[in-house]
Amino acid sequence: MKKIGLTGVMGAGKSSVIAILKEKGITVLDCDAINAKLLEKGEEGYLKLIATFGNQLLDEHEELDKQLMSDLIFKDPLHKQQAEAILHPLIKTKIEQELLLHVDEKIVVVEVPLLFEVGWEAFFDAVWVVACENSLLLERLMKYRHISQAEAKRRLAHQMSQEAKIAKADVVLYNNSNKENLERQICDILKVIRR
Ligand SMILES: CC(C)(COP(=O)(O)OP(=O)(O)OC[C@H]1O[C@@H](n2cnc3c(N)ncnc32)[C@H](O)[C@@H]1O)[C@@H](O)C(=O)NCCC(=O)NCCS
Ligand SMILES: Nc1ncnc2c1ncn2[C@@H]1O[C@H](COP(=O)(O)OP(=O)(O)OP(=O)(O)O)[C@@H](O)[C@H]1O
Repeated sequence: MKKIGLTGVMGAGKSSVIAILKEKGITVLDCDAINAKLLEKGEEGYLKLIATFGNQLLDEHEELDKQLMSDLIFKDPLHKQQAEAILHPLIKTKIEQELLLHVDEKIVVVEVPLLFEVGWEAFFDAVWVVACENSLLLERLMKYRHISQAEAKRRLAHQMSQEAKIAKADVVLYNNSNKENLERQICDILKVIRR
């Protein structure tokens, strides 16, 4: 099994690449989804976060409030570091467990939005970066995510730049055109891997 790490900044097109990979029958694991599961009431991530940060992150149903957690971690670098130190090892263990279920498959792709930021390069056989022109990225974030340009820039500032990610990539998928163009690039790289 070849383990491919798929990354790229918010809005670059990871979901679009994943949709194409899934159409081709390739298994894709999703770190944000794994994290979301860990944050559910009573789960390991939830319990550890509450032990560190107390009840300030909970809503009236004692569920973890994502907005409160975003405010906590994105406004204070120390809190971000503490939350990541709790969640990242848990996410990695879950990925390792899920990968074991797919060892017979030729390729498994793992979507890790913060792959370089958390230093998971060595875990993968190759890292693919999805990228698009910065002006197009802001346009898409404003249009489809309904956030202002200032908010998009603020969120992107918490991630490594596209230029830095491209420099570290084994493969770059450029999402500056349409789905057909992206699919062609994916087919080309899959051909090389399957050879
Ligand atoms: C902040 C939280 C509660 C927001 O949850 P929400 O459901 O609104 O968003 P979701 O988890 O789908 O993340 C959306 C995007 O936010 C960005 N993001 C998430 N966590 C971080 C982080 N620690 N640093 C920078 N960007 C981040 C990523 O681009 C991610 O794809 C959640 O993302 C979280 O618990 N983050 C900390 C864990 C983490 O680092 N996850 C990323 C694993 S690679
Ligand atoms: N080639 C394209 N042409 C037009 N719109 C696109 C294209 N690729 C992606 N988009 C749109 O841009 C937005 C961001 O794309 P996508 O959701 O694939 O990014 P992402 O990297 O998964 O983002 P996130 O990390 O925030 O989940 C989506 O609303 C998507 O429909």
